[in-house]
Amino acid sequence: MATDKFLSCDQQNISSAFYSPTWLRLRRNLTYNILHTLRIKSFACARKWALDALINRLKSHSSSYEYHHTKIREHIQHALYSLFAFICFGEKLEDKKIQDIKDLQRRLQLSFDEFKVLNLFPSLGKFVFHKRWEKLRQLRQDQEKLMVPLIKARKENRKLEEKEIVALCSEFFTGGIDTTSTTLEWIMASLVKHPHIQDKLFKEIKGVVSDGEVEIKDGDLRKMPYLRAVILESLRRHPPSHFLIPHTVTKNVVLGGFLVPKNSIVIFIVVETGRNPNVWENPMEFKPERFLNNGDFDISGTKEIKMMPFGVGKRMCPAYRLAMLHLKYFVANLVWHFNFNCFGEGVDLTEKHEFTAVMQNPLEVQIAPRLYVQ
Ligand code: HEM
Repeated sequence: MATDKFLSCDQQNISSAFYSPTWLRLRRNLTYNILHTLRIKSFACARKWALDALINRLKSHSSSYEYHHTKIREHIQHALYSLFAFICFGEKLEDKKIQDIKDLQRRLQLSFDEFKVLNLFPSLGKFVFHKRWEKLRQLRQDQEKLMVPLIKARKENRKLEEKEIVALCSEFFTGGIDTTSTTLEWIMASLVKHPHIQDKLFKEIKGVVSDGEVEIKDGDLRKMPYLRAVILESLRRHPPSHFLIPHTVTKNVVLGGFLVPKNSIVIFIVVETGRNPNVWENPMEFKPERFLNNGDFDISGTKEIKMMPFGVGKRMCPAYRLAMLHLKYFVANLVWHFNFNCFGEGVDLTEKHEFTAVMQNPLEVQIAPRLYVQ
């Protein structure tokens, strides 16, 4: 599919129920600006804080040299909520506050399907689907109650209205956490299912990092092509979003001989693109090596579109670089600190659709600390 077909599309998402098209355009620019600043600031200390919390939680499930088992989804999610709360509010929040934010965001995200209809006819939908509109409004009020005090504490440096900042924070929590934590769980599942790949990754890390190092930082991550290949292969094989946000065609487009009329809604199927046997050899096989012989694989789809876990074109995920950094950081540090093994009957790759496409049976692992780190 040619990229220009993407360029003639625009997105429709739940925020349209709240905001005018002008504000939505502004919000996109704001998100870009904030993400640009984030990349520059890098938030290394936020990442380290979240990683420490994750490692401590996992350590409590593994004593010195013995194996213990745990489901890792809960721990990964907690770490990512800690990281994003730090990014949004600029401080290390206590566990209870992080749990409150998580509970609220989960309630919101798991109700998204119910709210989609409001977006189809924004002004009429509020009356016709009054109860759903009230539920959505209540959730936003709960968000404001929880986040405004945190924002007030930081407000002196910012020029936006508090309610606008709540919307942006919500955008970050909603867009950034489930996608990243689900991807992390799938990556760890593949590393547990294929111990030789975990070993190869560990060897790569060991070749770059000195023994006894407690944290692998950005500079080192850039020297690990196999790590990047593992992450890309997981995003191809298990993209957390199976579909893009619905797009609207802004002009008549002929695609494969069919006319897609202006204003029709188009759903792009991400998962099929990455598993297309005409493009990928043995697509269901987990084989990071396919990304090693590929030069610097272009995930943004600028030159060609072979997969699109972050979307493609002008509406692609504005945070894909930040997301790749988070994924590399957590995977490398986890594998550096612990050996992850299969627990019970093996890794079940069945998918289930929640807000993202998660593992139907959460990954349960045996973990043991590696000897290289104290
Ligand atoms: C593995 C991690 C991630 C994946 C796979 C992912 C994937 C996506 C996809 C597929 C879209 C829709 C693109 C389209 O419809 O064309 C999207 C949009 C978006 N993502 Fe991400 N994302 C990830 C991480 C993040 C993070 C960390 C943030 C924020 C910090 C974020 C913020 C957003 C926002 C704000 C949008 C909506 C953009 C718009 O309205 O145009 N995402 N993402």
